[in-house]
Amino acid sequence: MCGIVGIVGTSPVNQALYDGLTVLQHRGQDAAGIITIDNNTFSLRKANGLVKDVFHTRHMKRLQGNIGIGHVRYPTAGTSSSAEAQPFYVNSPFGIAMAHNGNLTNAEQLKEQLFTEARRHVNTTSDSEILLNILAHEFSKSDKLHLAPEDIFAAVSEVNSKVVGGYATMAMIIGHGIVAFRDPHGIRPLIFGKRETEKGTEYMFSSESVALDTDGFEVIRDVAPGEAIYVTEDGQLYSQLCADKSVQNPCLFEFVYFARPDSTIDNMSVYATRVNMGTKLGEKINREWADKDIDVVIPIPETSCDIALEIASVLDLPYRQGFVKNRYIGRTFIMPGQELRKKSVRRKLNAIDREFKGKNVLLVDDSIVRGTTSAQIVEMAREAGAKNVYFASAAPEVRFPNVYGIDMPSAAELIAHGREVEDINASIGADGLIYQSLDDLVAAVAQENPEISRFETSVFDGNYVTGDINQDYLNRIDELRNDAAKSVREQAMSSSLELHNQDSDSQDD
Ligand SMILES: O=P(O)(O)OC[C@H]1O[C@H](OP(=O)(O)OP(=O)(O)O)[C@H](O)[C@@H]1O
Ligand SMILES: NC(=O)CC[C@H](N)C(=O)O
Ligand SMILES: [Mg+2]
Repeated sequence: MCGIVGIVGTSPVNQALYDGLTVLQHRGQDAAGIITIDNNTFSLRKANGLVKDVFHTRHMKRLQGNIGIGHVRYPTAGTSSSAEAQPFYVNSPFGIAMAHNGNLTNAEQLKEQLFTEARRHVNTTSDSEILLNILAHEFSKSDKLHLAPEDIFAAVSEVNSKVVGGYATMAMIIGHGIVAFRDPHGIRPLIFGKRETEKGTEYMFSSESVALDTDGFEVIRDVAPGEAIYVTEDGQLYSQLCADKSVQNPCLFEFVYFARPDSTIDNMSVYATRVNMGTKLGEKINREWADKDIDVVIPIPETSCDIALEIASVLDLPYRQGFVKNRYIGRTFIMPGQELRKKSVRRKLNAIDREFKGKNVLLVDDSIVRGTTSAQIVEMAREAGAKNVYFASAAPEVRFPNVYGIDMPSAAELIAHGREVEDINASIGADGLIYQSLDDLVAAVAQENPEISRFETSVFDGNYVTGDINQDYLNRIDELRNDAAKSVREQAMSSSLELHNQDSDSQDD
């Protein structure tokens, strides 16, 4: 689930892009990049690592210009090689750079078409490089030296008619500006805002509103599904719906886990949806677990804290932060590879014994995906002296792969795949396990925006909103991207040279 930002400003944008990326870091910890335009020339810095490690003062000084885009990456296609860090760039037509959050489901066909129809070569295994080339090919169909807003929108419409999957993206075009667009189902989030300056209005796009807040931009609204917003280099804003059919099916998992609680997505406060999740789950616990003598509610930091606090209030029980989170360890779920994820849980969380000793504890998490966290946490609670360890998950059983930008390609790696609650409970070693129902989860989120009639819920129910996913497809991505296949590919990649700024680090350092 990557994070993207873009600014068309009236003064240098490097610092604001950097600050925006730091508050989107929770969406991608593997790589970061910023590209700006100054004097009709791109300046790019991208590398593997966290924002604070990728950009040093010398890089920031070189990222000059009043317009730029940035990206933090959590890979869902290709590899985690720094050659696949974003933004991507093509030199024709005009010079275009792109930052993309999401995942295309017809990337293979598009890559083939790019070669046969446009003689375009895609050098990496990233779907985002394909998306950029599809857009570039559409732009190149016009023989104009400068594209008008209607030409830009016509190209985005063509892209939307060819590309399938989840994408919230922005393209920055030399001599033009930034065009931001969102897939016709609005699966991935994208919002924009403005800031008034003495020299005129500045515009900013972001995956989440938190980056607009941090940079002092006032939210205008979310980009609508299938809509494109084009802001020219001199700050003129144009918008148009670029899809024949568009519906709003935002990803439910953004609210459960991905987004920050202080963001709003499609007019829904993420925090409010999490509190609602706590209310619903608390009520279910009251209904179904009257026999369990719970002493205390303990969250599994960090994402579940708001949910657990509300559960404690519904159950009228004390809420205690029994686990301390090491603030220097990132999110474990979006780390690459199961070994690293597993090791990181204990590095990240440590129990305070006195909150557990002799007590019946209710541990609350937002979700159980591979079961990496829950199995170890139950063990830690027991080691800390808990009498009985009960476990509640604010999301229902995660049973199906995700194909729209969450790296869960393999059903077999999901702890709930093909299993019922009792069985899952046994494998995490708890004395009782309760899941939120899907209806309750949907209601908890929809309560904040009743206009949304359907969410993207595939990881829970196997229904994929784009309608192009069948078992053959799922088998293929499983084969390509399961943990074992990924580690073989990563090793192969590490022995090959990259095309972009290979070794630039060692020269600069
Ligand atoms: O069942 P699993 O495969 O372990 O995945 C689910 C866990 O991973 C996430 O936490 P993470 O550490 O990524 O981030 P957080 O600090 O925001 O909770 C999520 O909040 C769950 O705790
Ligand atoms: N998480 C994402 O949005 C990933 C974007 C893109 N598919 C990549 O792998 O780089
Ligand atoms: Mg967590």
